[in-house]
Amino acid sequence: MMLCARNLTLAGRLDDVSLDLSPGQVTAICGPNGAGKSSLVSAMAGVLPVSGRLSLDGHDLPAMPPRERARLLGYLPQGGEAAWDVSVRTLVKLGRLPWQAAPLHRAHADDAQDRAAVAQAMAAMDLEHLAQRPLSRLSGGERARALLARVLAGCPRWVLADEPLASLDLGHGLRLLTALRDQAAQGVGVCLVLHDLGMAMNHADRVVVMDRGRVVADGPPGEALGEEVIARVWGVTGRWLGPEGARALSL
Ligand SMILES: Nc1ncnc2c1ncn2[C@@H]1O[C@H](COP(=O)(O)OP(=O)(O)OP(=O)(O)O)[C@@H](O)[C@H]1O
Repeated sequence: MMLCARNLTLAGRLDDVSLDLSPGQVTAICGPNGAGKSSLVSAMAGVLPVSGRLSLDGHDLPAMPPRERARLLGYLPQGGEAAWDVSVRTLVKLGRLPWQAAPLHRAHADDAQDRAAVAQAMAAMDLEHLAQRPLSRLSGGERARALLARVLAGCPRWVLADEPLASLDLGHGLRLLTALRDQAAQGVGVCLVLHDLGMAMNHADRVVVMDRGRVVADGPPGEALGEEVIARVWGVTGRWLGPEGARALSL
């Protein structure tokens, strides 16, 4: 299920961005502050109206019924907030809404598939011990994990996440990337905004570098995050040290 963006444009934010994203891969979107990363991901999620075309497997995304789109695309916005102070388990269950039958058929709503998806998402994000905890009594990183678990519980074909690592500690950050890599291995398309260039270098299959609303580099991490790209786009002189898969940027 290819996710294709054509000529996405929004004044001051996106400048004619075209991108074909393949499922079964982790694509990282990197770039300095204000480069247009969030704008691009929220446009692809159908949340930010822009000009241009967006399609999923050749089907026009904006024309798709909202429930169908919600089943296919899971989106985690930057610094996401939950609207209500519910428990972690209730929040994660909300991720199943696009799959639940109309109210008349509620008897089928909480079926085995829903329960399995919720349990799997909670385990992937290490949330079982917090299942009954209200969101208002979680740390920032715990809340971020719960919000991502809600997205995963929906079993979308595409996961679009804007800075999912922002408030996670090292262990939970790696766990999240591992969970998303597992999803990609099962054929899910994963597209993440990442500020940590080391994480993008070591864990993404493809990196798209944005600057001033445009795509300025795109390819395997070793190429798209080459030292001269980092110097040009971030204005920082750095050297990649260490073996492939465990590289660190020395500044
Ligand atoms: N709601 C908005 N209205 C108008 N302009 C906006 C809005 N949000 C962001 N912008 C502008 O659009 C450009 C791209 O912003 P965007 O949030 O997409 O960048 P980003 O790469 O995600 O940045 P960051 O790393 O800081 O999160 C920036 O110049 C920003 O000032």
